[in-house]
Amino acid sequence: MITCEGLVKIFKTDEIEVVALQGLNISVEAGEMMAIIGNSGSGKSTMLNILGGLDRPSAGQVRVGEWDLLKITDEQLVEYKRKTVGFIWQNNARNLLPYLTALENVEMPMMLNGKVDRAYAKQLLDWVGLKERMNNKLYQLSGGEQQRVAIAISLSNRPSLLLADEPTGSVDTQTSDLIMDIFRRLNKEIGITIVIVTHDLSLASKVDRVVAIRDGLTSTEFVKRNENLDFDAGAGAHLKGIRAGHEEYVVLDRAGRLQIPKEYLQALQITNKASMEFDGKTITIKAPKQLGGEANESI
Ligand SMILES: Nc1ncnc2c1ncn2[C@@H]1O[C@H](COP(=O)(O)OP(=O)(O)OP(=O)(O)O)[C@@H](O)[C@H]1O
Repeated sequence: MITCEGLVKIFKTDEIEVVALQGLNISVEAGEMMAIIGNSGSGKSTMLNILGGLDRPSAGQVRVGEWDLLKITDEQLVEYKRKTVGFIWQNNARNLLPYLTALENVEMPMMLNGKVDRAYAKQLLDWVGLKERMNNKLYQLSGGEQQRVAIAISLSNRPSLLLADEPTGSVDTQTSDLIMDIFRRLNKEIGITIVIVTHDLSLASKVDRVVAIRDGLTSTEFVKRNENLDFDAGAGAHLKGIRAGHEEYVVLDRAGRLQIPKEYLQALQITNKASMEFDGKTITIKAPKQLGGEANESI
């Protein structure tokens, strides 16, 4: 469904150039529900905005289904956004219309596209658990309920890909769980591909695969080991939480390049060079041999 190869995004302002994505590689299968994690500034939102057609890539390859997002024309981009992707942000509620009902809010994008399907709008509100509240005005709903209306809206044009940027960022844990359960249900029932960007590691247990981004590059991938395993990484928990339930892999690009975590490099005082050995089974990366002495620590 999604293939990014060597994806680069450079933001240029008068004084500075920021390389937000430095050649990112990522692929997502159709029907997958996965998360992208990374620290603030690692390039998560930039990537999602490119996939959502809200921003243009600078270089590299990025394909979503039949679309090549590097070559797509402005007109095609409008069609892509309308037909292929649904987008959810952290604070969607502010884009909703408070004096319309939940149902009218879901029907609004359908109306803009020239075809209102009331039965489907109702079905969507049922899927997000708001069947009983569909005739309430938006302002009569709680923040979490409004976020669920936003999920229904994002699906109103039957997209095949749902992109969610910190969808649980401003709700409590219970609502966060509910939203993740809704995503899972939608993923199973309508087969929609879901990509969630988050820095909340506790969401990792709810998805099939987690890809970690570091400094605009894909660094590590975690694939769920056991479908039924659930854990709560909790506030402040580190990758240890994900490791408990997922198999961890380092990601290589086509040319065989990999990103070594900064902390490993620092621990061995490796800066711009390392020595690498292969004994037929294991690849060992070591600090470069010092003149007159031998480094004996390895990664
Ligand atoms: N429009 C822009 N102009 C200039 N620089 C930008 C722009 N958008 C993002 N950046 C820069 O690109 C880098 C990646 O930003 P991005 O928002 O993708 O990170 P993120 O991982 O989503 O972070 P957060 O979790 O804080 O949202 C950052 O250094 C950011 O300052």
